[in-house]
Amino acid sequence: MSHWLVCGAGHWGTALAVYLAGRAIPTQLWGHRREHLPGMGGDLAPIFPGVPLPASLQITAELEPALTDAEVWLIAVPSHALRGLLRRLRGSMVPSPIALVLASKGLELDTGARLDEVVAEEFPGVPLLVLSGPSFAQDMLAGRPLAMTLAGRDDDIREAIRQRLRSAQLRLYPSADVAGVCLAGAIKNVLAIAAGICDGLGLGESARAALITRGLAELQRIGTALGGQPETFTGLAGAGDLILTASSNLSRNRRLGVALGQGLGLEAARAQIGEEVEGVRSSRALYGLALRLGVEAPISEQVYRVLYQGESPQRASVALMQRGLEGAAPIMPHRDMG
Ligand SMILES: NC(=O)c1ccc[n+]([C@@H]2O[C@H](COP(=O)([O-])OP(=O)(O)OC[C@H]3O[C@@H](n4cnc5c(N)ncnc54)[C@H](O)[C@@H]3O)[C@@H](O)[C@H]2O)c1
Ligand SMILES: O=P(O)(O)OC[C@H](O)CO
Repeated sequence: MSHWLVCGAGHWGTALAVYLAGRAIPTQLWGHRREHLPGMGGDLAPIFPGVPLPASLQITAELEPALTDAEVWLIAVPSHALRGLLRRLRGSMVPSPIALVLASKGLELDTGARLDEVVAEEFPGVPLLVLSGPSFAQDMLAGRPLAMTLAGRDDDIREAIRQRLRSAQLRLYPSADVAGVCLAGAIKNVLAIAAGICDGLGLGESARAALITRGLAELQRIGTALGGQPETFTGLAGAGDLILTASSNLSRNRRLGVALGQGLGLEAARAQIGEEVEGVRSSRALYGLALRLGVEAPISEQVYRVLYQGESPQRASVALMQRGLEGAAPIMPHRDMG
């Protein structure tokens, strides 16, 4: 019998696999390190200790057997592991899936490529869908309501997968803007680090609201320059995910920023969180892209300087407050306003 294969047994992959299994979709979850796999002791420890392992969910560290009869691949590995995983999947010589659903967020560090571009390079012709939007693994696992975007260029395949995935818990809005949805998920992580720094410095809730609003303008500016549609950045995958990540302490990106604002160094802050913080790598790639395109990206630039150039969070905040207004474009300018 065919099944869905979830690749990446961290928090997100595990939550997605539990969700799929709960929807009566035959599901296997693959993780690359046997010793880190959830579900080996009857519950989902070490990822979600105390949460029972669903009887119908198979968890494995063996990729090749899990690929046999896998009709959909759902990818939830960290962005830095994506290309390597895709090459491994390609090398396995199994038939291509009906669809590859990308649930990771980030940019490829060395190339600055969007993750959909990485998939297209490694698997040209495989129908790609991107699942993104405000969604903590913990909320999905707890059965709380989520609304997300499912992007894909093939209407029929996107609708077929949307029907399989949607439920009373998960509302899925279709989009054709694959590039924009990928970019939004990557850029919002960098902006969430900025919001965390702002709170770590104790600058107050008014400052955080201003940062999120200007962050949204920056997200839209960079995102459209890189090929996304403006409306994507004000939707769930853009504004929705930015608001969640910049304001909730469940966000690893935001928590890293808080730790930096409170005076911790980057490596100490990363170690304190102990999970993937995608915005750290994406910040480097994003800064390079913004420079190359000549796009005004003041918040992303200050995050980059704090992470990689030893800039102090205090000085970064002063720099944002005192910069000129030349590049400060409004959000979604009305056509008549020019
Ligand atoms: N956690 C969430 O709520 C959430 C929600 C939406 C999207 N995401 C995205 O999902 C992706 C994964 O995040 P996460 O929360 O699961 O991170 P995590 O830190 O919980 O887990 C990362 C997992 O990736 C595995 N891994 C590392 N290198 C690997 C490799 N080379 N091959 C295979 N697996 C490898 C690790 O063993 C670990 O299990 C990120 O891009 C993140 O932005 C996370
Ligand atoms: O914990 P974060 O900061 O990686 O955010 C998780 C998700 O991307 C939220 O939608």
